[in-house]
Amino acid sequence: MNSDMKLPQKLMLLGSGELGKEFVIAAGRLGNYVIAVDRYDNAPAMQVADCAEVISMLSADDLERIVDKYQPDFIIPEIEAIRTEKLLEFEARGITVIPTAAATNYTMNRDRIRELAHQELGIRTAKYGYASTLEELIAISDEIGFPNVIKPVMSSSGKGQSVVKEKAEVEKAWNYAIAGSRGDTHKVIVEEFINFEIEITLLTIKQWNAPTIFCSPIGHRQERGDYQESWQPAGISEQMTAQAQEIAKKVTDALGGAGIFGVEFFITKDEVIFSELSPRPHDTGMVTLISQNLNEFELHLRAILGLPIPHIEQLGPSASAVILASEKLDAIAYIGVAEALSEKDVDIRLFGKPTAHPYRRMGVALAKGSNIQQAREKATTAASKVKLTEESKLC
Ligand SMILES: Nc1ncnc2c1ncn2[C@@H]1O[C@H](COP(=O)(O)OP(=O)(O)OP(=O)(O)O)[C@@H](O)[C@H]1O
Ligand SMILES: NCC(=O)N[C@@H]1O[C@H](COP(=O)([O-])[O-])[C@@H](O)[C@H]1O
Ligand SMILES: [Mg+2]
Repeated sequence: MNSDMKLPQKLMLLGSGELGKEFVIAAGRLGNYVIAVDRYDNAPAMQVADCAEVISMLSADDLERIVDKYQPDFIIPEIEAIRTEKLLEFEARGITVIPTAAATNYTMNRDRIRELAHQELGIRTAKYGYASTLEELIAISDEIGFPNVIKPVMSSSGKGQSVVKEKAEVEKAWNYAIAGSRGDTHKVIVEEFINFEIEITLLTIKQWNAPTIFCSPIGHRQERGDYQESWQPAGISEQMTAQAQEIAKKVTDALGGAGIFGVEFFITKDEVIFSELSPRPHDTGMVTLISQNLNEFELHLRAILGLPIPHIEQLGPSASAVILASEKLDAIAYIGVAEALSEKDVDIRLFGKPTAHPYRRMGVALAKGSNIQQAREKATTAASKVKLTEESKLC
């Protein structure tokens, strides 16, 4: 990759949620041209991009049509559910796919990246197995033992995921996994339940012409398999951090390319256990919108464009807490924002998703504090002040 690339570049973003929106803002600040793509109109990133396209990203024909129309320099996936075979084709035609087309193919489903990490690279993961029918799931659950965690191989943000305490619950978990599975696969993964002390995301920045660098680990708390709060620094030992960095480097080297990766680990009393990774900014990494001199979106952009990252500064104890919808709404207004912002060192992002349904992530509160506990309390309190209400459509 040319280390003095001319700007602007034409970037096609596949997936236009909250993570894409902040990425588009970072890209736009350096004058780049962004085409935001998603399955529905007026998605968050579309609101700040130069152009928008609504397509099925699982359709090879739809992808072909828009790539042909815009001829982007870069294709930047923002979600997993993409017809990744098509990305291999685009890459072969000279378009740069981030981090690489093969990497998006590896990480689209949980099974391929798990095989790469565990079988090929010998990295410690939770014990696991797969099933494609209820009978197979019952058998493999018995083998892994209880409690275990059952997830569709293709899903994210905890969709279709359950913790199963005993055999009698397996059928319910199977039905839930199939209902929550994205795309056209009906395969599920069963994992040993890891009783971790803390789980972390290690944001890992892989560069074209410079060494891999890391952000300070981010601690997080999840419910229903979905992120609720995150904080940085995570407060884990230097030795555990070094172990996580070594594993993250190994996996991201095997995937290749450039960009930021959110590498997830379970930290037990004496082990660092690899869980999964996103070859793109991570939801728990939204804390970097307040906690670092360069946030994860700016880092992703710089890594993609081969721009230098001379220094990543952690700005002190910081936290994020999500603002979730509690009901179905077709047009949304927010109340309580003024109260949320009345506290020092608190900020709010509202993503502008056009509709809401229970547990949909609609915004995030960000805070700095004199210690992690205070930062978490400030972020959680601010998030709780913001409420959704039905609004007549603005336009
Ligand atoms: N084997 C496990 N043992 C204990 N907890 C687990 C296990 N697998 C998942 N979890 C819990 O569920 C959360 C979500 O799991 P995972 O990251 O695999 O799902 P996901 O749907 O890919 O989420 P995301 O897209 O938000 O990263 C984890 O962060 C963790 O809190
Ligand atoms: N854990 C992955 C993650 O956080 N992805 C983020 O959520 C959006 C989808 O939101 P939606 O389901 O509310 O449309 C994605 O587009 C991405 O920004
Ligand atoms: Mg995860």
